[in-house]
Amino acid sequence: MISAPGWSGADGQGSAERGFTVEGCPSVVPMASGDVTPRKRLHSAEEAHCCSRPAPEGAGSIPISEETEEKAALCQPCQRKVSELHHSSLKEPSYTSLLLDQLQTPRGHEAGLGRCQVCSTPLLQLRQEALHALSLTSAPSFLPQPARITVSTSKQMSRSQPSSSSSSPSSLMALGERHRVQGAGSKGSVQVTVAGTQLTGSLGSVTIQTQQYLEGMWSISRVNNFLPQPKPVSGLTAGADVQASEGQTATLTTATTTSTALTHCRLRGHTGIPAPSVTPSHPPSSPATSFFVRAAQKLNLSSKRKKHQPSLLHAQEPSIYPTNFTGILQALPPPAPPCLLRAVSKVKDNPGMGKVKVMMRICPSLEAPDSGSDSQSFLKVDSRKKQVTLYDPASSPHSSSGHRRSATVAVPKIFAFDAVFTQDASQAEVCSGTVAEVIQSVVNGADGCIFSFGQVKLGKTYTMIGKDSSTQSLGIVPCAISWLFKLINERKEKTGTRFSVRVSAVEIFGKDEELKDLLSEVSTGSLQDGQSPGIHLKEDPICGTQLQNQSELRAPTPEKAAFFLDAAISARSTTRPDADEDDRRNSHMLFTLHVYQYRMEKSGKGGSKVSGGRSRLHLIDLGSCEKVLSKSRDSGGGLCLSLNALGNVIMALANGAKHIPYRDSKLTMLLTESLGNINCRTTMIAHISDSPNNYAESLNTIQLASRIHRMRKKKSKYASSSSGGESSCEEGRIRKPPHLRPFPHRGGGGVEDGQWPLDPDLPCLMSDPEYASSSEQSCDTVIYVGPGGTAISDRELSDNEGPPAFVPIIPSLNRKRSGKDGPMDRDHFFNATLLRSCRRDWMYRWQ
Ligand SMILES: Nc1ncnc2c1ncn2[C@@H]1O[C@H](COP(=O)(O)OP(=O)(O)OP(=O)(O)O)[C@@H](O)[C@H]1O
Repeated sequence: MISAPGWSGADGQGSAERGFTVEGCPSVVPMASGDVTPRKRLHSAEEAHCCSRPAPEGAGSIPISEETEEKAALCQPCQRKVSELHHSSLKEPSYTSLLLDQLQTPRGHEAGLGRCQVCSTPLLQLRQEALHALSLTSAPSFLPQPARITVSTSKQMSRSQPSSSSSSPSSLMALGERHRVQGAGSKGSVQVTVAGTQLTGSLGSVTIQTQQYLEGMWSISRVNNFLPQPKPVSGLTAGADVQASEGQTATLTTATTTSTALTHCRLRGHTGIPAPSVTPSHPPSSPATSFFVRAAQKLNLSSKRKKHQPSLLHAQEPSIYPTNFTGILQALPPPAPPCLLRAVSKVKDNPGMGKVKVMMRICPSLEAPDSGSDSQSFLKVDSRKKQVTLYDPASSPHSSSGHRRSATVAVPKIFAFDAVFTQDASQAEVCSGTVAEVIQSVVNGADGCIFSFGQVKLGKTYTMIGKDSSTQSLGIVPCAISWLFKLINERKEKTGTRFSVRVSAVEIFGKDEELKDLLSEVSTGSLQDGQSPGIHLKEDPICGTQLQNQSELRAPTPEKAAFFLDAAISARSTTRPDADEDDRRNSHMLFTLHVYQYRMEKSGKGGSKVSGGRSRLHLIDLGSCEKVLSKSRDSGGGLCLSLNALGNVIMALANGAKHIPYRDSKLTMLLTESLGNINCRTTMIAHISDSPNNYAESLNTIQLASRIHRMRKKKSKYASSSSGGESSCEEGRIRKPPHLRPFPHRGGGGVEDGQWPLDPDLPCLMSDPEYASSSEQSCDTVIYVGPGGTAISDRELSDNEGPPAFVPIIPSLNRKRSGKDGPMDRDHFFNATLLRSCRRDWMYRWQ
C-alpha cells in the first residue's frame, strides 16, 4: 500500500463513490463521472484551500488535456507524490502493474485509501496522474497503462466545450467503473466492462464512443494504443467466443440505448477509419488487448452479417418444436404468385363457388427406375387440357409389370380436372395453383377450404405441409399463411379495412374419431391438456354443425401463425415416435385461419356504418384412404372410417341424393360446409401414384375426384357461419363478388341505402335481392364496436387471447321475423348481435 504524508482516509469514501469530477474547483483535477455531487465538497473545510472557478452549467465532466493545468491543480505534496509514483514506475515497470491493480480496487474498498488533507485530492487520482504522465513519456507501444479512457459524446462536447475543438474531448475515468453520461439525450456512450480475475493488472473497461449514435454508427476509441493500430488485413480472424475462452463476462451498458443496439454498431478507430483489425502475425500483447481485439472483430463480424443477411439470423433460431416453419417464413417467405396480388384491385366476377375445384397431383413412384416406361404406358397427362388418361396395365400390350393381360384391349379412361400437376411439378407450382384463388375468396369474406386426398404415402402431407428445409419445399399451409397476410396487408392499405387473424388446429384421430385441440398446450401452457375435454361438435339449428371450444389464438403476423403450425404439427398424434400406419391413416388435421375484418364507411346521410365479419380458411391434411373407395366397408382391413364416410357423402352429393350422410362421421360433419355449401370455396387435391402397380387405387381415387369435380354445390339450409360474403345463388348466377356484411349504421344512411360507398371495386350487394339470403346471417358475430356503436380504436381494443365467444341467434328474434323475411331479418340480426357486443368485455386487438 502506498502512503503519503498529509493523507487521511476519512472522507475518501464519498468522493470515491461519486466519481472524480469536481465542479468549480480548478485546483483539483476533475475526473469523469456523471454522478458527482461536487457541491458538497465545495462546502467542506478542506476545499477552502482550493480556488474556485465555476464550471460551465451542465458540465458533467470537464475534460482535461493539459498536463500543466493538472499539475497546477494539485497542492505541492500531491505534485510530489505524483512525480514520486511516476519515477517509481519508470524505474520499475512492474510497479506500473501494481498501480493498475490498486486502481482497480473495487469501490467498496476505497474507503480506506484516503485523500490529501490539503487539497482533498484522492490518492487514487494521484496514481492515475502518475500513470497518465507515464503514458505521455512512454513509447506508444506501452500497453498496460490504459488509465485514461476517452469518453465522448456529441452532447457532452457541445455542452462542456462549446468552442473547443471536438477532437480533444477527454476525461478521466476510474478503471472498473461504469461511466454513464448524464443527460446524454439521444447520444450516449457504451462501456464494455470486463469482469473476472484474468485481467488483473490490465484494463478492466473501455468505453465505446458513440459519436454518430443517431446514425447508428458506433465506434470504439483506441485509448493510448490500447487497441492496436489499424492494419490492412487479408481477412478477419473469427474471434473466439469471449466468454468461453477467457472465462470473462462482457457486459454492455449504455445510457441511451439497449445492449441489443450494439449489434448494429460498426467498430471504428477514433479517426473514423474502419474498425481495427489484426493480422494473426501480431498476437495481442496482453489478455485485455486480445479480449478487446476479439470483441472488436466479433462486433464487426456480427454487424456485417446482420447487414447482409438480416433474416438468416432469425432462421437460425432453433425451434422448440420438431418443425421450424416459423423460421423459414421469417427468413425466406415464399414469393407470392403474381395472380394473388393482381386480384386485390380487381375483384370482379367470382365464378366457381358452386363447385369443388379438383386438382390432381401425380406422385413419383418410389419403385425402380425401369418402371418409368410402365408409368408412361398406363398414365398419360395433358396438362394443357388438364386431362388424365388411364390405360389399364393389364390390357396394355407394353405391360412389363407382371399384370395379367386381358384378352380385349380396354378403352382408355379420360378424366378432366381443374388442374393436373405431374411428377415434375414443384411445390411452388402446386401451392400457387391451389392457394391464390381460395385466399382471395377468404379475404373477400367467404370461407375457403383446401384438402388433400389419396392413398397411403403419396405425399398428401408433403403437399399440405411440406418441409421446413427451404422455401421451395414449403407446402400449402405455410404458403397460405404467408400469402394470406400479404393479401391482407395489401387490402388494408388499399381500403383501410382492419383485419385480425386467429388460428385454430384440431385433429380427428383414431377409429373412434376423437377430437384433439392441437393448440391447447400453447394457449394454456399446460402439457397435459392436449386433449381438451371441452372441444366438441355442436349442432346449431341455424349454422349447422360447429366445432366448439377449440383454442383460437391470435396471430398478428405470419410468423406467429407459422409458430402455431409448428405447435400443431408437434401435438399431432402422427408426430409421436411410436405412431404406426394405422395412426397415420386415421389422423386428420384441420388447420384453420379465421380472418376477422371490418371497416368504417360513410353513409349517404352523413353518418357512418361499420361492416365486417368473419371468414375462415380451412386447410386439411386428411389421413390416407386404404381401400376406402372399394364397394363395401368390409373389404378394407385397416379401413379409415372417416374417409369411408367421406366417400359416401361425396357419392350422395354427386348423385343428388336427398339425404347426405354427413352425420356418419365427425370428419364429414366438419366438412359439411366445405363440401356442400355454396358459400365455401373448396379445393381438393387428389393424389395418385404413377406406378402401374397402384392402378386400381389410382383409378378409384380418380373416379371419386371426377365425381366431385362434376358435382354442384347447393344452397345450404344452414346459414353460413362465416360473414357470408358469397351470396347464396346457383352456380353460374353469381355475378357479384363476395362481400362484407354491413353492421348497423350510425346516424342515418347505411344498409337500406343500398350503397357501398367506400370501395368502388366492390359493387353493392344490398341491391341484390339475393343478398338477403341465409348466407349473411352468421351465427358467429365478430365484435368491432363499442358502446353506442362507435368504432374501437386499436389502442382501446384488448385481447384476451381467447376464442371469440359464440353468439347464438336469439330464437325469439328468429321466430318473430322468420315468416316474413326468411330465417331472420338482416337488420334485426345485426342489432341483436350488436347489443350483445356492447355488453361484451372482450374485443379484438387489430393489427
Ligand atoms: N413430390 C414429392 N417430392 C419429394 N418428396 C415427396 C413428394 N411426395 C412425397 N414425398 C415424400 O414421400 C414421403 C411420404 O410423403 P407423405 O408423408 O407426405 O405422404 P402421405 O400420403 O401424407 O402419407 P400418409 O399415408 O402417412 O398420410 C415423405 O417423406 C415425403 O417427403
